[in-house]
Amino acid sequence: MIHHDPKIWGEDVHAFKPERFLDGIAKATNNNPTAFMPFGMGHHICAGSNFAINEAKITIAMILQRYSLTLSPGYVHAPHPGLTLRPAYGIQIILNAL
Ligand code: HEM
Repeated sequence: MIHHDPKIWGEDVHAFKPERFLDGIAKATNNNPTAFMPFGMGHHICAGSNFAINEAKITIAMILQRYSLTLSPGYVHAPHPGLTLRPAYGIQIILNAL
């Protein structure tokens, strides 16, 4: 149920809407600190969370400096819940050099 509760995220809970976080995590979760924990919580919270977030930011920035991205027409939207939510058939992206 974590990250999938419509009472927290709204009826469009399963839609990919990164703009939910535009005004920060506290606002997106109605100030509910246990509603969003992609790196776990407590004593065993992910030891690599800061590294992972920085790595993701640097990687995304480097890609966006060089390419524009469009979703391939062949993409099939099929979120698959596991430990993390994953696209069942991958995400086919077309990269156009800027
Ligand atoms: C987006 C990337 C990542 C996500 C979403 C993620 C998520 C998680 C989650 C959910 C846990 C379990 C926390 C718990 O049991 O409450 C965990 C544990 C852990 N993660 Fe990550 N992780 C990521 C990247 C990394 C990286 C890059 C490293 C190391 C460089 C790392 C090292 C660890 C370690 C060592 C633990 C075990 C912590 C413990 O049991 O004390 N993780 N991670």
